[in-house]
Amino acid sequence: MSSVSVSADRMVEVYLDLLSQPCRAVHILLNCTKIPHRVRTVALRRGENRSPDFTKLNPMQKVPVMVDDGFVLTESDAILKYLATKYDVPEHWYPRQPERRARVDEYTAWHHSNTRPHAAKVFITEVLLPAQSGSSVDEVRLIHALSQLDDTLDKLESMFLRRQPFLCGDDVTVADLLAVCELMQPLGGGRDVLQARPQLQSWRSRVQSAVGDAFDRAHTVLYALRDRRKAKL
Ligand SMILES: N[C@@H](CCC(=O)N[C@@H](CS)C(=O)NCC(=O)O)C(=O)O
Repeated sequence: MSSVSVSADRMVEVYLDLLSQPCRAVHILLNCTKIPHRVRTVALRRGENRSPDFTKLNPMQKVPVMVDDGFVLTESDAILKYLATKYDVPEHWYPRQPERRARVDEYTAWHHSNTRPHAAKVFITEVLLPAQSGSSVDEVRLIHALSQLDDTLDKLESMFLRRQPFLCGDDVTVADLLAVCELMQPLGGGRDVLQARPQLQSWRSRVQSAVGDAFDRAHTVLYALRDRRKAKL
């Protein structure tokens, strides 16, 4: 595990691999809200998440993990909401008003069995499994994954973005971060899953503008993967 320091005495520590979608969501929130933090990189491709030290921190052996003054927290959803509640960040990230907050919770509950697995499956099928096994892409599995993702994209458009610019209302929230990072993941294999989706593309641009350069900073590793793969073709 390596560390990247950001000056401050007491700061939040986050254990991340930026090739991981939920890690990027946490990274973006920390950077665009300027919460003092230190990133400790856990390279999943080198199995650092299975090291004894990391396993002590998170027996699930998954990233992200956050440590704040001895308080250890796993699960990106919980981490994002904790950070937005504990630190002095603009209220729109995780509104206090009960109905507005419930809208964020509504999306994030849905996210973990829809956007997350369906976008991840496209990346796993097209990039991860072929890289690990050395075999070519399983086209049948890919077509199935793309069709499941299509259904999720339809619902994002027709339900969450039906009458509003962001998933949970008029301003960006932690829900948009979780969603956008998942939907960016297949780009690692050169696939923009929003290519034929102008409504979702506009939403992605709004999220990108709302978070500024924190977006590209979090996605640098993914862009590099895409470019390396393109260069090999
Ligand atoms: N529900 C968790 C998912 C965490 C997760 O699956 N992390 C993956 C990377 S995206 C991981 O650490 N995988 C390592 C492994 O399973 O060996 C969250 O949102 O934080």
